[in-house]
Amino acid sequence: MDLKPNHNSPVITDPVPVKSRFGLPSTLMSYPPASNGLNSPTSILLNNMQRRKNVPSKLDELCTGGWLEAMIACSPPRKKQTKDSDENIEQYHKWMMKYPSALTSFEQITTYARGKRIALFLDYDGTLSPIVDNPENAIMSDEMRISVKNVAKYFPTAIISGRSRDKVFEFVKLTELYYAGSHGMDIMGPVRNNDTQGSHPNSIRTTDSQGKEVNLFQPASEFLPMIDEVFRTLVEKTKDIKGSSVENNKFCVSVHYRNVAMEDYGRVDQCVKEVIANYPRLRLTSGRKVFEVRPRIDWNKGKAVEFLLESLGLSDCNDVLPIYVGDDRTDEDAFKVLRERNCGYGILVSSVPKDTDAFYSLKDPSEVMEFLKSLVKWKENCNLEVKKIR
Ligand SMILES: O=P(O)(O)OC[C@H]1O[C@H](O[C@H]2O[C@H](CO)[C@@H](O)[C@H](O)[C@H]2O)[C@H](O)[C@@H](O)[C@@H]1O
Repeated sequence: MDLKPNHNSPVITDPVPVKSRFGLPSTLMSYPPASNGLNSPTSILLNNMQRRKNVPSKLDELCTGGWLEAMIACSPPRKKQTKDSDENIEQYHKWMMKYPSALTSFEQITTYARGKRIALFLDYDGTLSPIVDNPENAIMSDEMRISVKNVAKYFPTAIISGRSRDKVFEFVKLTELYYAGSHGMDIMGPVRNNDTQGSHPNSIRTTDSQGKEVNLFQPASEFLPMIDEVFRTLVEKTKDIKGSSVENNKFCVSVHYRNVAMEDYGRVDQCVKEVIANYPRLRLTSGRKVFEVRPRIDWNKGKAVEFLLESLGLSDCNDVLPIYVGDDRTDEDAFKVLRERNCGYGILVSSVPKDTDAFYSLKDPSEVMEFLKSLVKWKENCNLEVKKIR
């Protein structure tokens, strides 16, 4: 199901603030004042922000211009990695002091969550499934699926992915979740009785595969033909670069170089730049050994989190604790939104030090699974306590 391109779409040019362009409720854009609580998201964040300045970020380099250099720097030769491993471990432990494990800080998190509803936002690749060479093989384990299913019984849960919404649903296969594909540019969320979003040009009410009424929000619908064209051009242009692959994520295109020899990185870089030069309405971002070509609109995973919180009736920070778990640069938009709202926790999945706006960290998808299981256990204990009191 797609929205028809809307040529009067308000989401094409960047300068106009999203609030006025979308006509979304003002709560979407308002940020509550900072709390004075010692363990509040803000106090932890302020500490983190002061400390994080020391952590160099290869990904930041990508954004400031040195694309090719950063591609190479992100791929150190194996020999060097081994030699540096003790040093790397030490650096990681130092970094962990700034971004503590969400597992060892679990009590702190749940103390803050008491009396609030947790809303869970989960990235897919590198968070629910381990990073693998072939994107088609990024399968989620059954144990992880059961963990996500269980957590969704207690907390509203959404998957927010760079993949197309259909693709990520194919991997996750859980109908009880909400899904936002294409970095949040394709959201299938709930319909609220009193909402006006269903009548927005970028949003329609429809039914999902189960026949349930849902709200489909596609702020970049008019870019579909352009994205298709760019996808085909990139496939053609990169066809001779061994190991490269191009993935159509519906409202964005991924150009993968994970399996490309380092000496060919420059060719990938050049192809992508040449193609995108013809499309001023598209922009380039980067992920884990991937370039992402996307519409130049003011929309990202952070906006998608706000949109979903609003749609779910969960935008009141006094009652709700959003938790976002992700591993990639595009997840930083969501971490940032939680920081700016002074509401909720970002959890970065990483086994190496990274510059981040998250509060906590988890090493890899297996720790993510452990965290989800802990949330379920905690909630069940809370429910038992409530029963005993009654
Ligand atoms: O937002 P996400 O769900 O994390 O999606 C981001 C990109 O993830 C996928 O690529 C990454 O994972 C692949 C499989 O492990 C890996 O081969 C690749 O190197 C990673 O960049 C996906 O294929 C992309 O389309 C997404 O944009």
